[in-house]
Amino acid sequence: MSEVRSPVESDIMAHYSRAAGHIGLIRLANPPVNALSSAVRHDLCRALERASADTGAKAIVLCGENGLFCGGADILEFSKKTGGPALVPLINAIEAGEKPVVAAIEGVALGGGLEMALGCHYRIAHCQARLGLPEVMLGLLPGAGGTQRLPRLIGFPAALELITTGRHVSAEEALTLGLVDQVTDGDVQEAAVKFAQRVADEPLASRRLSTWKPPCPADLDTLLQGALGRLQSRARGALAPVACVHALQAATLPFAQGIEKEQELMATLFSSPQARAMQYCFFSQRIVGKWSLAGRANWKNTPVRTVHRAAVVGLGTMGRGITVTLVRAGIPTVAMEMDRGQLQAAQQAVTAMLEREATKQKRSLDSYLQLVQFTLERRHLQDVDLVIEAVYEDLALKKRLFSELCAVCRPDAILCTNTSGLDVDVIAGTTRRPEVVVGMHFFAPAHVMKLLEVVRGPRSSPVAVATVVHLGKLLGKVSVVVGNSPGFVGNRLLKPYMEQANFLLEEGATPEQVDGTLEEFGFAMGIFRMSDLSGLDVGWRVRRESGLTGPAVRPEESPRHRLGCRYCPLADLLCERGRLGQKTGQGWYLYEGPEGRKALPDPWLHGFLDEYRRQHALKPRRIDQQEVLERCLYALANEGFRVLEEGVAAGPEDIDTIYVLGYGWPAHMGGPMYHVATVGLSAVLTRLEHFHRAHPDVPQLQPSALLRHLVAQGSPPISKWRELVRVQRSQL
Ligand SMILES: CC/C=C\C/C=C/C(=O)SCCNC(=O)CCNC(=O)[C@H](O)C(C)(C)COP(=O)(O)OP(=O)(O)OC[C@H]1O[C@@H](n2cnc3c(N)ncnc32)[C@H](O)[C@@H]1OP(=O)(O)O
Repeated sequence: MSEVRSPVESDIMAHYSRAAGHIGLIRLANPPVNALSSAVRHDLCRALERASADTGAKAIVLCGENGLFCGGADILEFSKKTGGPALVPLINAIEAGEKPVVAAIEGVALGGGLEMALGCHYRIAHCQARLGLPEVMLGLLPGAGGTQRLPRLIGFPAALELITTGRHVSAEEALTLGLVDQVTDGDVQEAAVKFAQRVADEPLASRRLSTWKPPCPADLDTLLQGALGRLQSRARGALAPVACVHALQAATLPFAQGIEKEQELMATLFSSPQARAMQYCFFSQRIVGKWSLAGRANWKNTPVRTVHRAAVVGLGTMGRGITVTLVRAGIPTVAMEMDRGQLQAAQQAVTAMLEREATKQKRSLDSYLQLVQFTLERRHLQDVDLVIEAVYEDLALKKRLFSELCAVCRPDAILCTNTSGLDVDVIAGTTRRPEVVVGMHFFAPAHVMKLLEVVRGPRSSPVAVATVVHLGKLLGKVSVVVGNSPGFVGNRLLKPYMEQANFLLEEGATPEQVDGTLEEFGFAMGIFRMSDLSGLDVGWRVRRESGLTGPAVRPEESPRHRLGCRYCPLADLLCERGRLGQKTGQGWYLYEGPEGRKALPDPWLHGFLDEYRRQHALKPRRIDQQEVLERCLYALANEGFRVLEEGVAAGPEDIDTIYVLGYGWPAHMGGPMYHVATVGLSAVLTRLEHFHRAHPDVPQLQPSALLRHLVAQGSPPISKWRELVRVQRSQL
């Protein structure tokens, strides 16, 4: 493309130049994602003025530098007072201009970026581009006209789905939806310039979305009410999705009135604590990617090995999900089992999962199946770059397997274990190459959940860690590097949380009451419903192995105490009765038969709790919601401080990311560490002291040294904790 570029200063963030054929070209230049900062908006206004005044330009192409159109408003500026022209009038001005503007979209057009493209008269996308309005993920709504222009362009049902989920769509889907006018696999700017030349003399009036009559389907109210109901039960207490629906409802009004409503709703969200929490989550998920280890190695200076071929060993539920995740990312995968029957069952299940994936991605099933080799034979592991072990959670079995893997795999192959809490270093110790062993803790269902705990054993090499983190990114996961502590970070913090919930039952609460309170707080699922879903036998096995229950318990030990600390045997008693949760149709709740999903209050369980309390002379008392929340959540966060103190996690952002992405902590509440920071560390310390006085035999309620230290330091903001804990010992 020949281009006459006017001289520009290097710090200008929206350049104006002229492309061939009387086309003006505006390029956004604000790396890394061309976010619409106040400086960009300022320069964009100037560039638009130049373009409309340029008599040699009949039409304008708007594009971004560095292969990316625009990642939206500058999120970093949300917490600052900034000037510059506002986005809504700027987009209105683009739309109202006399010359056609064509958005040339490559990379991404997200949030304000897509809203700006909706203000343009035409949109052309590169076939690899992704488009979306993800503001809801930041506790906001598309407040630059997006809630008003999008339904006018693609209709209410599609706009509702895109805006309330924040989902990105591919260029192909965008074309089908009518969101873009053309998709190209060539140079998008060249295609846009040619397109602009073609439409330069076309009338513009019909291309201004704000002038389109709002589409008003007959069943709109039902559609919106249905969405509200679903959103309120899915993201309890979250304001943004509800505000998105209300803003969309206003798209039935004349455009100016709709925009007014959108701005009003946006203003409320913009200053809300929920938006701050969700933006904290956004940045936390980026901070955790910048890992560093106890030596000098870090995310920037450590080389990564390419994983050309991977293997999954053990094809139970987790192994199958991991296989699908690898194949979906285009990585040839050996899927290995030890037992022929298991292998056949796994092959069927994985094929069915890939079939669903192929339908969703509009790809052929074969394109996936040709990437996976199902086998019983160890020799097929000889040429893989990385193995993920996903066998039963049994240390002896894993140890045996790793010593075999070490013998059969290439010396440089990275050996990962998907253990959810066993000692990675003990497993590594069975190999001759402990440096290549890393924990790769996926969360169920592995092909859905975005979290990956990358466990660095004391002997894992930086290259092995870097390779696993990088692989996690390729798999679409957010990797959090954690130290090798029992239960790592996620499951370690779960223990005091569960214990408090169990103690509350002893003291008079019911599972429904505890879960109801947690769900009202925003958890997708209360702790008892979650335990029923995962299976009560998982924790039972761990407790038996660690001698907390079962034959190893000394006869003189009281049923409600272990090693001088309070212990609640309720979950063990349910397991002994075969009540293992959803899979057996009974657990903390009653289900409509085995595998039934709806948790119903169980009169038997209530009677069982009464009887248990009588037996142990426990006088039930009325427990209010605040106590449920404080005991469960502060005990969890208190363990979080211990994890930081011990250097098992690098910062509060790591813990919060793990809880939001892996344990259903509501993103609009930021995460456990963010929550206690918001409540106030001093208040949390006082409550923990109070609870510990009332329950001196519960060490988890004893405030951690780090919490005390932070309070003594005047409770610094959460953004400073990382620096403060870095000076302590790191296990990373
Ligand atoms: C006043 C409001 C008026 C109107 C409403 C409009 C609201 C909005 O537009 S809100 C913003 C909506 N946009 C988004 O939510 C997009 C967020 N970004 C992403 O999803 C991704 O970053 C990406 C897909 C754009 C790129 O992904 P990837 O290549 O994996 O890179 P990273 O995610 O690691 O990001 C790199 C780097 O860029 C920073 N960054 C990304 N987006 C923004 C942004 N919109 N504003 C400011 N900074 C952004 C990100 O934090 C990374 O920074 P570091 O390298 O320092 O970590």
